[in-house]
Amino acid sequence: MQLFVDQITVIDCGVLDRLRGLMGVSWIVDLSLTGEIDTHTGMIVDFGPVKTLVKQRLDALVDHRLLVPGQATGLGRADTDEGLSLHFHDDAGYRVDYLAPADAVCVLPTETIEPAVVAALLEADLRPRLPDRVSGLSLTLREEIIHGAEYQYCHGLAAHDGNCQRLAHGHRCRLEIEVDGQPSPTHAQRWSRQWRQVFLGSREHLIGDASVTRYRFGYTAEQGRFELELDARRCVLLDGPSTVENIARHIAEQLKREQPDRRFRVRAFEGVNKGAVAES
Ligand SMILES: Nc1nc2c(c(=O)[nH]1)N=C([C@H](O)[C@H](O)COP(=O)(O)OP(=O)(O)OP(=O)(O)O)CN2
Repeated sequence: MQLFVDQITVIDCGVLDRLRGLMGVSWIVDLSLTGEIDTHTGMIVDFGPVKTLVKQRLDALVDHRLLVPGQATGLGRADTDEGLSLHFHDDAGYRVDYLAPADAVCVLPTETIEPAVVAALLEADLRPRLPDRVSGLSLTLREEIIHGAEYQYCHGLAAHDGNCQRLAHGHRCRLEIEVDGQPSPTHAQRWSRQWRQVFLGSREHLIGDASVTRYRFGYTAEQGRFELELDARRCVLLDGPSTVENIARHIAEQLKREQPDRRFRVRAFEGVNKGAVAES
């Protein structure tokens, strides 16, 4: 007999990817369990505690972390007094440098980070924690199907009191834009192309002598010191924290500057099924 829980949670994290460098992803997680029915309760296991356990472990192990391919040739890493220091060269020649508390990173013993590899890691962690009645467990990590425009980014919210303060976590999101009350896929697709895979940094977190070609962002948050340096062409600078409210507002204001006579409504998502609306 099988039990399933579709979309038990969403993993929002950063990934160091050979082809795309620093990448933000949102993976929807589906759970499937096998086991025998208990004749007394009529259940294999109660959904409630299983959902709590799975979400807790996924949050602890991978959610809002930067997932790092530990066997990638382009990777260098060192433990320092301030945390884990990473250097990553992707195949296009771009370099990312990241300093963060060890808990903000998850290094996997692989050359690339694939959803199936992450699922296998999580399954191995969860199996011994489940009641004996459960004989099998499987997780599927999948991307949301987005028919229209989407954008993908990494960021960190220094003032967030949870794991969103981690500077290199990310999301993959829908984007909807209306112009004068009508959906405009053309406008949305333009932003989608511009923000295919970007780092959204707050101007106030730029540190050091930022050259024109590389930006370095840094702050000390509740969990420790975070610093990220990457190619300026892969960054967008925002005024204020890179919350989804400010992202929607940034897009709406930029559109208004370009076409002052038109009315815009921007519906920006942060990961799956949540976001903000800004009008200009
Ligand atoms: N009003 C806002 N609240 C939060 C924002 C935001 O932009 N505006 N952003 C964040 C973080 O960036 C975070 O990455 C959001 O991820 P989320 O999965 O929602 O956070 P949780 O893990 O706490 O939620 P779960 O339901 O447990 O997945 C936070 N808040």
